[in-house]
Amino acid sequence: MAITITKLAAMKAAGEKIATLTAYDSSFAHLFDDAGIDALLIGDSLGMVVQGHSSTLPVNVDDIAYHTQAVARGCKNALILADMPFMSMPSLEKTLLNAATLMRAGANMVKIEGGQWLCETIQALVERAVPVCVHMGLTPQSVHLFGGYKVQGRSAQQAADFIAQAKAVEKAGAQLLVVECVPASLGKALSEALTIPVIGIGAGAQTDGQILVMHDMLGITPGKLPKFAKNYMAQANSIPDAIGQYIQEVRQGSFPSSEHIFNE
Ligand SMILES: Nc1nc(=O)c2c([nH]1)NC[C@@H]1CN(c3ccc(C(=O)N[C@@H](CCC(=O)O)C(=O)O)cc3)CN21
Ligand SMILES: CC(C)C(=O)C(=O)O
Ligand SMILES: [Mg+2]
Repeated sequence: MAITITKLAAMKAAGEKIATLTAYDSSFAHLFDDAGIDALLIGDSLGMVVQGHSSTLPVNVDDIAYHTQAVARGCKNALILADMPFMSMPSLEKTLLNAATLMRAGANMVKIEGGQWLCETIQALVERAVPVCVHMGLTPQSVHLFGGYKVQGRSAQQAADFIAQAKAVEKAGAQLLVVECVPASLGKALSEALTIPVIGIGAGAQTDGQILVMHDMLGITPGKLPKFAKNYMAQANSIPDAIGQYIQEVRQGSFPSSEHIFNE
């Protein structure tokens, strides 16, 4: 049965972990979907793992729309999320038109990087029937502002600030939160503070679900993997086997284990 945002909220309420991955093409989307993945994200990480850039900044809306169409064709059940890429929200009007492009390409929800400042945007999107996921913590489009891909929310003050901002975006109408590269304690606190599901990547084991970049999970990312990623091909003898193990470990709560977690 097709997975909806209502189903993800019910999974959180029932204490069932949500297993998600990125996907960029139809063949992998089909494999992930068959394995029972809950949601697939057409991430702007495609700029790095598909296009070969060293950041996500070169990705544009048409790139995400193209890959969203491909993923949607391969996918029967998973909820499809599409990233709004760098500078796709320069004004409210352009934000709405860009979100419409991604929804028409097959997305069920758009993901936007930021915090409290997004509240007006979230409200405008939701009023026009575009479901919104907010991405907080290490937001890769801000890599030049942060001075690198660094763990965020390490101080008590930053952690409290993230929680306040997350509550504000939930109140504005966001229905899902992705939190990236924060101490495990903050991932847990965010999941407890919010009613909407919180999907973590490098945010510890106590979020409502997990996401990984598919290339990291399959061990085909060039160079060093981020600390939070796990290569499931190291213990599998086929790609479907690796996908199945990832989903099973997320559902059981055994991924991420301590070596894939940041502490304060
Ligand atoms: N292959 C891939 N995987 C990802 O998870 C990913 C992308 N690409 N591209 C877009 C962003 C960039 N991301 C990244 C990239 C590097 C680190 C990283 O190296 N982090 C350090 C933490 C350093 C610290 O302790 O502050 C690490 O050791 O993992 C984290 C997130 C996450 N996203
Ligand atoms: C890493 C995930 C959350 C993402 O935003 C992406 O793949 O672009
Ligand atoms: Mg992204």
